[in-house]
Amino acid sequence: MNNPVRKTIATVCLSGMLDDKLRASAAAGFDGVEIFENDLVNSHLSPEGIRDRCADLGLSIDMYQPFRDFEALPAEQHETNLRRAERKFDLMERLGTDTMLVCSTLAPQAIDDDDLAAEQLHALATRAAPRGIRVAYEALAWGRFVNTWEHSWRIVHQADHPKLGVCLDSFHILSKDPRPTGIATIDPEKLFFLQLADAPPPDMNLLRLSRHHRLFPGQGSFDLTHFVDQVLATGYTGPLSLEVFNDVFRQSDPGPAALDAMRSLLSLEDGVAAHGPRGPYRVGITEPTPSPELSGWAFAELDVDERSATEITTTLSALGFVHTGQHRSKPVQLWQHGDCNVVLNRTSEKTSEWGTAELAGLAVESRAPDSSAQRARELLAPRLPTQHADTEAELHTSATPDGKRIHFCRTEGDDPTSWRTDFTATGTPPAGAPVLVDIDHIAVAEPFDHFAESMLFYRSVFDLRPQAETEYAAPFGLVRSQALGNRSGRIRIAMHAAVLRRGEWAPEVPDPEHISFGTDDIIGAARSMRDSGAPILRIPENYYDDLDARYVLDPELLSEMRMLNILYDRDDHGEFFHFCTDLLGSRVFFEVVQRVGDHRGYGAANTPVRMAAHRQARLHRAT
Ligand SMILES: O=C(O)c1ccc(O)c(O)c1
Ligand SMILES: [Mg+2]
Repeated sequence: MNNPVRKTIATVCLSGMLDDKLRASAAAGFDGVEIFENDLVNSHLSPEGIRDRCADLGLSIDMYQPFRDFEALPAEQHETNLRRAERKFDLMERLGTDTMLVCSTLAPQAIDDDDLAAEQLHALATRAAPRGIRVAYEALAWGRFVNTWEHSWRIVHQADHPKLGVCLDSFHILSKDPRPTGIATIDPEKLFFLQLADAPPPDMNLLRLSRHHRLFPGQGSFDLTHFVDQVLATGYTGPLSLEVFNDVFRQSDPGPAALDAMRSLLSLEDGVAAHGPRGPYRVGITEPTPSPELSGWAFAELDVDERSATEITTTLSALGFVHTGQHRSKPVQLWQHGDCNVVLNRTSEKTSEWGTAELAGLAVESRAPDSSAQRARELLAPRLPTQHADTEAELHTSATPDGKRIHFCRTEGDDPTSWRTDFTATGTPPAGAPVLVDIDHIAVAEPFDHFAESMLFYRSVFDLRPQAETEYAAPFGLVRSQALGNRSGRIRIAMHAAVLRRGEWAPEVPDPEHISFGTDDIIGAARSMRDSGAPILRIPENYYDDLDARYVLDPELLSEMRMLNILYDRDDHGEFFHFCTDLLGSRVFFEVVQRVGDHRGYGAANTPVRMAAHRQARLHRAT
């Protein structure tokens, strides 16, 4: 069995003082760190102190970085550079680290001369060698002359010194070429270090993208699975090291940020194991428990207070739901319509102006709930203690990064471990075909700072694939939306968050979240629900005039949609019809949707009008 691949993180990824970063890295389970120069310079700990601190925490120091503007400079500048390097080698000896990162030059005096670059790097490696230090040369995507990994490789090859190799950084490589070839043929003896970062699509200036918007693997647009497979296929045995410069992470509590980082590496290894290996690798990669097939939503759980409970149960009744169960030991109700299950939980003590109503739990059907829960734990989902009486089902419950409960269930008629057995029957669903079929999707709002983290969490724990990402201009700022779904399409999550941190002008209420129920007859559903008194959200006339301009719709259908407040979207795969309830309590609403054909969207194009309508309804009610 090969040794497991080491996982390391650059201190620049995390917020705080050096000690905060080291503690967070160790607590998240990293094996080592890259020490970023500024973190050391700013620290009151001596290099020996840092070395001891890392040793106490069980962290190795895998690299010191970055050493800049070294190669291809005029002779007198080269002498000064060698002196500067010697001082850094002294420091590295005190730190106890053996690898120095040199990034390709940006110096204005530098000369476009590969022979000179190779010669000077050879001189540097010659000085490093007696101290047992290696030099890893990295091509920055915006390097003055050397800005591709192939170019850095040619120079290293030409310099031909055993203590000189390359550092590959996925950002610099994949931001220029999404599927680089040739990496798998690199001599692993010369591949000294591997830095990993993801990023949004590289359609802006690369320096700016790199310094502000890098992401942890799995949070952006790069195919890091393929990339890491290529690198490991060379026989590389060094660490997988995260180097992520990100404005949000730099301000975030380093504890959770380091866990997010570790989850990204575990999930990346999972992907490599599942899609590769084209190996053979010379290191072992972690393989989390595979995700059992998730066959749908078991239920959605809302935390409610007395006030919102009344509003929500009235609405559920009008949507054709029946209160079918009462929990045996807790103030928890089950409401059902077709295969849609909504659980209302009155145990929370939160209060708010409009009455508390929060999407607090997502319950998924798993073929093997204990394997799903095991996978969630391996991917560092915090486990929530569940309080249940001895006779009640033990739910396999984890938590999302923002504290929602996740339950893995296996609901089968007479399964004694089913969550349903915890409810005593209080009613039966009406006979006949239900209007609502199942939960189509659940839409979660993420705080701006946690979008990437939550997206990776859902993606990895539920083994979902990212779908469309869109941005739209809503009344109180731009909103980004990202949908995720599993292979069968039975589990769909639509996430949304502000594109920028919200200003003070925006309403205080956080963005609402919703549960979306699927129907095969949107018109019939809207009509019967309206007639039962459901609080259907009123959509402005202007919207329908605009729809009429954008699409050639059957006039009769359009007029029904107008009358019933049904929203509409369309793509190459089919159509999407939906209507919403008013906001219920502080921040949730229900939605009913019909997909026609193979439409895969979520009505994102209509979100601004929906948000404005919700705002309007609130203003109207407040007066
Ligand atoms: O942006 C930079 O300066 C920088 C420094 C060191 C790196 O390893 C890197 O990828 C970028
Ligand atoms: Mg780098």
